[in-house]
Amino acid sequence: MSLLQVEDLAIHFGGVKAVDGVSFSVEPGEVFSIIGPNGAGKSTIFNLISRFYKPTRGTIRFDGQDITHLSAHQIAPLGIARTFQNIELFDHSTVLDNLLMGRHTHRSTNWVQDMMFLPKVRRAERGHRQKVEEVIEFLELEAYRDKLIAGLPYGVRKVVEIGRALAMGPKMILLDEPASGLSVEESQDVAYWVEDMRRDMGLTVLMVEHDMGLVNQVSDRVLAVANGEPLAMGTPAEVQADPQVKAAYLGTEVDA
Ligand SMILES: Nc1ncnc2c1ncn2[C@@H]1O[C@H](COP(=O)(O)OP(=O)(O)OP(=O)(O)O)[C@@H](O)[C@H]1O
Repeated sequence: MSLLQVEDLAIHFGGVKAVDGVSFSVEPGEVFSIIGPNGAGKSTIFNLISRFYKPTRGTIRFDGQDITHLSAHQIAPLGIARTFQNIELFDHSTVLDNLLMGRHTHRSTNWVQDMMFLPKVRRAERGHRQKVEEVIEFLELEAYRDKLIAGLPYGVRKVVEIGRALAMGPKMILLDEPASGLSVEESQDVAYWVEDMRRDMGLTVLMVEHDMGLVNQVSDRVLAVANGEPLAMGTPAEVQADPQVKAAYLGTEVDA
């Protein structure tokens, strides 16, 4: 069974059809990328899946459950985590604290138990720390653990943002342009991490990305969209060979 099933998804902002008639499924353990020119509707598809936007039409099913009408805070505990195109971290907190905040979806204690620091709270806290330390090791963030986000280079902040999503322990991670603004070397690191997320963590990855080198390297399948509508779906090579995709990218580099 597919982990994510999106059917006939649409959202219209006044007269703008930001997304219209988009359907696709993502299989467990798959790396699935959405590509398209600027303003094609890619981030809007992410905002619909992560429930920041309400669709005008269509359904979204995750892990066998209809999530179309759930709120954003209800879907994180189901196992969907995301990153944002414009990094959304707490600038005046440390890397460690930002990653621990990613664990909040797993809180099973209440504030009275927290105040009394009961054994259940201590156990939960230890579990959260352990998960966060695993993420720090996985993303090689040891040197930055106690540093404030505000003082970190852009590339490191992007990695911390991925870390915050991973700390949630999701089944599926949504990466919104993980390579934007990164150097070639840093983008290559992202490619390795995406491959490791799938292999070592068993994660399913849904990615929006302009960097076709990264898309080609890590994606099993690609969906190309333009003007909110689906153009083609298939392997990276199939999609790039599609005449409609070529036309939509006229003047834009598709071949990496
Ligand atoms: N909240 C909103 N209100 C009105 N229009 C919106 C809103 N969000 C997105 N749009 C419009 O929907 C269209 C798709 O935007 P979207 O940001 O999803 O494109 P994108 O493919 O992610 O582009 P980029 O690659 O530049 O990030 C654009 O025309 C945009 O102006």
